[in-house]
Order: sequence, then C-alpha cells, then structure tokens
Amino acid sequence: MVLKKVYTLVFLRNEKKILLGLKKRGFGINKWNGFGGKVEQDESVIEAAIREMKEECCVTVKKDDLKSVGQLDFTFEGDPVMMDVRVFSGVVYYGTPSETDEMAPKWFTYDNIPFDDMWPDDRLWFPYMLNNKLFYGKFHYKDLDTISNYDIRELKSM
Ligand SMILES: CSc1nc2ncnc(N)c2[nH]1
Repeated sequence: MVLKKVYTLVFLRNEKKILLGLKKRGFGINKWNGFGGKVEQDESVIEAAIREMKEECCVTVKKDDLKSVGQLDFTFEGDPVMMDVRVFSGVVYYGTPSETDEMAPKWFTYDNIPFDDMWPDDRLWFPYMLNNKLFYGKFHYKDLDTISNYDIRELKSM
C-alpha cells in the first residue's frame, strides 16, 4: 500500500514579484516557503489551499483564481510516507498578507529570491514555475538539507 500525504503549496505572484513566507515554527522552520500544508480528510485539495492561505497569511483566494502549476513528490530517507505536494499559483487575492504565528510573509522580486534560505528543491523547480511551464518533480532527501537524487520534467497538461 502506498503511503503518501497530500499537501498544498501556493505562490501568489505577478509579473514583478512573488510572495514567500518565513516559516516561524514546525517543519521547514526559518526557511522561506510557499504557503500551504496538509490536506485534511474532509476537504478537497483546492479547499485546503484556500484554507491554508487564510490561516498562514490572512489572505483570501478564490478557487477560480488558483492555477494548478505543478506537482512535487518528496521522499525522505527512513520515512515511508511520501509528500505529494500540489503546487498552485495565483495573481488575484483579497486582503493584505499579514504575519501569523506560522508565517511572516514578504514580497520578493524575481532577481532576489532567497534560495539559500529555502528548501534545496526550490532552486531546481522554480525556473519551471517562473517560466509558466507545468512541472512534475520527484526529490529524494538523504537528510533535511541534502537531495540525493531528483527528476523533474515539464508537463504538457496537469
Ligand atoms: C519538504 S520539501 C519542500 N519544498 C518546499 N518548497 C517551498 N515550500 C515548501 N513548503 C516546501 N517544502
């Protein structure tokens, strides 16, 4: 039986900048991340994405404003459960990105993305997202800082 957990990852962005969040606790603490988290039993992936945006940075996004842009499968040495991360991108949002207990949001221009303070996989697949190419990436982490192998490919459709 395949052990996997589904997660969401949302990036608000326009032609000038992208919103990242500095994780203040838990998994990925002190890294600039996308916004998202686990998809619960009683919700769809898109509902989870919308919920997490609200919870993590007080911003409201609507279903039709989120575009599915990629999927990332993460496995970690010694952990049987794969992270199946559904990546979304959006331009339109309501409210002001605000700090919460979880995340401190900040806009970054594309020439200034803090890859050294992000998950190591980001610098590998961000170019696909930033060039509006759909992608499917698989990353195996030997430890939380080291990717031991990966594959990433452009998709023609999600
Ligand atoms: C566990 S691997 C991972 N890469 C990520 N990139 C951006 N935001 C996240 N939350 C990420 N998690």
